[in-house]
Amino acid sequence: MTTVVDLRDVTRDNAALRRFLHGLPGVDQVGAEGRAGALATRSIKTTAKAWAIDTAISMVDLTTLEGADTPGKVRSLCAKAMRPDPTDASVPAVAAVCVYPDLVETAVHALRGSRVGVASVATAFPSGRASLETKLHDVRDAVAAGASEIDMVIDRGAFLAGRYLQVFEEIVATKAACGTAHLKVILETGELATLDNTRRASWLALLAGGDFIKTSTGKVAPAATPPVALVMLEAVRDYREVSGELRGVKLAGGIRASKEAVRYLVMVNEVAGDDWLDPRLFRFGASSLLNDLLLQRHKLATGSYDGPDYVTVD
Ligand SMILES: O=C[C@H](O)COP(=O)(O)O
Repeated sequence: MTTVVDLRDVTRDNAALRRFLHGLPGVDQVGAEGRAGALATRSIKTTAKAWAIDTAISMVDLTTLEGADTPGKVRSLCAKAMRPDPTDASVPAVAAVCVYPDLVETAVHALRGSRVGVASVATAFPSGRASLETKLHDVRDAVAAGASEIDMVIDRGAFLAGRYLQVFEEIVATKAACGTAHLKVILETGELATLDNTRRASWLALLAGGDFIKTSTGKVAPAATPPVALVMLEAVRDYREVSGELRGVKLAGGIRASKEAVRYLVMVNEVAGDDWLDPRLFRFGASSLLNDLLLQRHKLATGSYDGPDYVTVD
């Protein structure tokens, strides 16, 4: 996509925004699935695999988003985030821990002195069904407790009804409420029905100032899928082309195996480019992926799997 557009102009009202979003090139569903499938068959050398596993570890937002979460569970998650393998100091720390707003303070305290960020879901996660005031209050609470990253959800009802300006303005307001915290905008692609909508929602979130676009809450299936990842990576690549700005992508929900993570890194490199092979621009939101990355890392180093208690079970 090479068209140069005045990005301020396209957000002046709902009609202009609609014209812009519906004027984006349509996604060829079969083509996207084919390209994603072809990228998944790439093989990589053992040395590249070792690098990819460590890079993937450094990109994990280690997540717990359960009603039953406790401060104790979050503290042990934070210990694991800083030192994923207590027996091996060469394993990198993860990028961030991701929790509900009421557990941000616990995480901030547990991670003090480390470089691991604290991400908080907010804006009436996961449904986003609340007034804007309630959503912004949620964000301000999390930021006041010390969150360095906010993972908001878009109003999918408004988006699907074509009220794009409303979604845009909510993201703008949320970004303002974040202050210096980074904003990840969850599109919940499993509810957007088509890849065309994923492309439109990606652009909408980027135009509104989201630092990252994120696939899913992890509460809706399907969550992150290769075709969705492809479309979102194309969006940040193309957005850079027209704006000169680098924005990130976070794939979240259902990513559990190292093999999947490594395939996604190949896709990141091929589609967006190697600037995105960096935790500042690419993340995996996952509750159990880290365990498999540790298992595969150990296998690669020793040639064998350890016993079942090699990785901790959360
Ligand atoms: O944002 C992260 C997701 O909620 C985690 O989903 P997961 O439990 O399927 O890994």
